[in-house]
Amino acid sequence: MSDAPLKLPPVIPVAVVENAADAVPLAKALIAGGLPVVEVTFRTPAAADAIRAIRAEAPDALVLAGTVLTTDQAVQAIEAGAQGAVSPGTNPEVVTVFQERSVPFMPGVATPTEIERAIGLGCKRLKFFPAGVLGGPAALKGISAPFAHLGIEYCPTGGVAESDLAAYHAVPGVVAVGGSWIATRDDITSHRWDDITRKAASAVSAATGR
Ligand SMILES: O=C[C@H](O)COP(=O)(O)O
Ligand SMILES: CC(=O)C(=O)O
Repeated sequence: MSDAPLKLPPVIPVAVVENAADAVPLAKALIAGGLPVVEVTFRTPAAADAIRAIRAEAPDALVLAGTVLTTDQAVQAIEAGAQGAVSPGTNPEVVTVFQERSVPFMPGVATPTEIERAIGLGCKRLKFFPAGVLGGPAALKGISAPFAHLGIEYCPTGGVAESDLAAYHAVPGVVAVGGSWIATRDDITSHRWDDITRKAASAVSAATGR
C-alpha cells in the first residue's frame, strides 16, 4: 500500500456484498475462521454501508475497500471507515486521494511498466491483478524481480485457488493473496456463514502451512 503498511493476514477474502445487512455476519464468519479481514468491493451500492457496519459492529476485522475506481468511491470508502483500499488498476487521482488522507492503498498492476509507474506515484504495495491469467506465481516472480531491491510488496489476486496459496507466498515480496472463493457472492446472499468460516480456516492453514 502506498502509505504506512497495514499488517495484513496472509489471505484477503474479496467480497461482493449485495445487502449491507450481510456485512457483519460475513465479517464475524471470517473472524471465526481465523481470518479477521475482508475486502468489500465497490461493485454494489451497498459497499460503503457494509464497510461502515463492519467497523461499528465487528471491530476486530480489518476492512479494506475494493474495486475503488473513482475519486468519489475513494472518498466514500474513507468516510465509511475503510482502513485500506485496493483497485484493479492504477488511477493516479485515486492514489492521490488515499495519500492525502494517509489511508493505505494498493493499486493494481500487471506489467513492469505499471510497477514502475506505481512506484513513481509513491506506492510500495501493489495488487498483482489478475494474477492467474498473468501466469500465476512464476509470472509474478519474474515481473517483480527487477524491483526487489526497492522493497516493493505484492498482493496477487484474481484467479487464485486455495491450492495456489503456498506458491504465491513463496514469491519474494508477497505479503497477502486475495480471492473471492472464501466468501462468494452466493455464499453471502445465501447466508452460508459456516461454510465461509470453514473456508477461511482452510485458507489460513494452506497459506501458513499450519
Ligand atoms: O479482486 C477481485 C477479484 O475479483 C477476485 O478474483 P477471483 O474472483 O478470481 O478470486
Ligand atoms: C479486482 C480488484 O483489484 C478489485 O476489485 O479491487
